[in-house]
Amino acid sequence: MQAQPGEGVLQARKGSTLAALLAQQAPTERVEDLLIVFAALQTAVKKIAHLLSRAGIEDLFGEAEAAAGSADRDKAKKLDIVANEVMKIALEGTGRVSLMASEEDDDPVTVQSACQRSGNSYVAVFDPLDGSRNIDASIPTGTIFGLYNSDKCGDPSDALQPGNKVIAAAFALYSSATMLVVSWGSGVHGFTLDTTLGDFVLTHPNIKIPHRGQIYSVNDARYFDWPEGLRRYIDDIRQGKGQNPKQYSARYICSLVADFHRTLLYGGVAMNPRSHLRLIYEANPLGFLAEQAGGMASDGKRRILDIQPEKLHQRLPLFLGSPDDIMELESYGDVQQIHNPGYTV
Ligand SMILES: O=P(O)(O)OC[C@H]1O[C@](O)(COP(=O)(O)O)[C@@H](O)[C@@H]1O
Repeated sequence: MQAQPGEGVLQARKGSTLAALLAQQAPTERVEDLLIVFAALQTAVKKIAHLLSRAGIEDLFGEAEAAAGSADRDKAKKLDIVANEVMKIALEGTGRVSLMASEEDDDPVTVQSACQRSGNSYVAVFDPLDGSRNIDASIPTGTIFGLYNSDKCGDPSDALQPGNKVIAAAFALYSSATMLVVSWGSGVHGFTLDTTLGDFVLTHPNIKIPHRGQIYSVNDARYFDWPEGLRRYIDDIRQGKGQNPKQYSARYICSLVADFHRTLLYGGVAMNPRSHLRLIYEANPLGFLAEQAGGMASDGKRRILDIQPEKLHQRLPLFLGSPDDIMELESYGDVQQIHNPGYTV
């Protein structure tokens, strides 16, 4: 019988370090590699958390000087650029990551040195700073990270793997506490940065999303641009006329990581129905984590992890959450917002 996510995690004791849990749970053939990659990720997250906490003091708020943006990418903030460098320096230094695909780079970056050594190499995909429009108001932001085996060491097409090939994923949440929520295929575990120790300690072992929640998370100023099915769904759950006879509450931080983290813990559904969020480095890592926690990730019609990416910065509608809520939402049929005028706020 195949192991289920979260099985074999009896040793996941609160207070453990990330390295200790990873060493117990990760597949033997890649435990050493994962230890090195996750050590680098932890260092990068600590640096980004530190930079965020000093952004107002160090003049790191606002847009980057040459913030060009493109049809595929939004205009970058100063901290988007800095966080991207922090991530790339950390991952390059592992010697294990041969390809890095980031929201902040037009193309994937090849690391030749990782291809020259013998042994496994990996593709890292990441959004270094998600929710960056919130930075200047000190509202929670996050980092999203996914890891794949590399089949074609350093070849940019290696970044176009479907989410069902993810071998590990994580997000960092920069909020009242800095958290790192991870999965290497043995369930989902949440670590909190203990600033007195400078280390991430296990505070949320084996996170399971509730089967159903009572919270929906969406930018509902867009209500009049939504399709009929999505309007009906939201109208129903607001009034307690959905499958759950309770009235739902709304929460929307407008930081995908923060909205997803709350949904993991409390249940319900976090969504962006327009084609805005990115498949490769946002939807796939979070979709992997959602499923590892017993939840679902959908574009409104299909399982996110089964979508074959066609280009690096591909966007899509995204619905993440409790299985009963996502299945109910999908049953309304017409939930993807096709009309997307490109909102400036
Ligand atoms: O404008 P919308 O449709 O509410 O989208 C907001 C979403 O965009 C994001 O800010 C992602 O965009 P960035 O990756 O460019 O920061 C999410 O964090 C948030 O959930």
